[in-house]
Amino acid sequence: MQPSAKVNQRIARISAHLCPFNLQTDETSILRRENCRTKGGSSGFKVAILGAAGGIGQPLAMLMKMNPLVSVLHLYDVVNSPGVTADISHMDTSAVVRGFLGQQQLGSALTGMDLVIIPAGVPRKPGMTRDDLFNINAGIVKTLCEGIAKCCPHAIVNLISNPVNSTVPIAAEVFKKAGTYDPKRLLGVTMLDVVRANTVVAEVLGIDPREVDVPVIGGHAGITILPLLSQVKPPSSFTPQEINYLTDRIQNGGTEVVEAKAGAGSATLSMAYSAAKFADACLRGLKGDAGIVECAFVASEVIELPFFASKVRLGRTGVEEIYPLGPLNEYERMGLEKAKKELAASIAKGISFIRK
Ligand SMILES: NC(=O)c1ccc[n+]([C@@H]2O[C@H](COP(=O)([O-])OP(=O)(O)OC[C@H]3O[C@@H](n4cnc5c(N)ncnc54)[C@H](O)[C@@H]3O)[C@@H](O)[C@H]2O)c1
Ligand SMILES: O=C(O)C[C@H](O)C(=O)O
Repeated sequence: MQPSAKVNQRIARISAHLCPFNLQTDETSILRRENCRTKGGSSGFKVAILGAAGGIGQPLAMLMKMNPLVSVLHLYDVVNSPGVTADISHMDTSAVVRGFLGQQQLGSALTGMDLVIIPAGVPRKPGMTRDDLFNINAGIVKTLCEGIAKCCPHAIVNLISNPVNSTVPIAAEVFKKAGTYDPKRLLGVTMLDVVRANTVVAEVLGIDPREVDVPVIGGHAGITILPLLSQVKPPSSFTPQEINYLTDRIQNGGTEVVEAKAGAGSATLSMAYSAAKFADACLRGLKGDAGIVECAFVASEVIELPFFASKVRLGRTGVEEIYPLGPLNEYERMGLEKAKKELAASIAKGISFIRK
């Protein structure tokens, strides 16, 4: 007996759904699911992850697929994105997942996105600084940002690729060159420093890390990472030994993981967690939620450097307010002076990579 036309249609739809990487076949299924969601009233945001098949990219893709604010999730990489996409697409959460492989698909990956998260690039090995990654990652970030300027110039960009102190200025220069630069929409992700700081401070205080909030300012490399322990919430005091111990753990948390992984990369899982937390804050800001405040490395006038990490308020247009640093103690003022020199050099290196 021949199956009816209706059964054939259902089989075609199911086959399309089983093939999430094939854009042609999958288009109907995706449109149908997007329409469904529109009818249900929750449209959600479109998010792309560039470098989605990497150590950070994969768990980050999983966490973003679990975020109810995400309606469409684009996973782009130069390798292995079909497998990651097929895998993630089986999760029974509402975001529609599409995969994109190789530079010829970068434009399709980016078109229409509200938020682009970039963990693409090489990670450190023991003995390397983040700046040692500049030669490879600067070019990767440049290419990806050129794509963003062309295909989704109004998207919020969360930049994770190291060295963040230089890659954010690179991105800004690419956007300026393209005439699309909006400093409110470009954010270097320093959330992992805050996450680490909350964890180690909670350990010392003997309380739940979820109750702790440590502002971390400056940048994202060694001495440029400046935890403001005098502004910890809940208000707490630390001995000089505790301050030295905590500052060292927070500034060298990345190196601690690189050494423990012994050549197999740097922080991926705690970074994916931090990136997902930060992206969620950006999406809640875009949605119009009030009082969303996080630390990020942004174009700033809080000190004399053109970029600086500090507390920012996130809203419908991205960074809507940058908070002043607040009162610093003598230890923190000295730390800031030391950090400024390195930060200035890293920022200048990023800018001249594009202006050269
Ligand atoms: N901001 C932070 O706090 C923080 C924390 C941890 C790691 N990082 C940085 O994040 C980056 C990624 O780390 P990882 O552990 O995921 O590395 P990884 O090597 O595991 O993954 C990187 C991914 O990027 C992809 N990639 C390379 N070139 C690309 C291109 N041109 N376009 C798209 N994708 C490309 C690779 O194929 C790979 O899948 C590194 O630079 C690392 O230093 C930053
Ligand atoms: O340390 C690294 O190289 C990766 C990342 O910047 C981190 O802080 O873990």
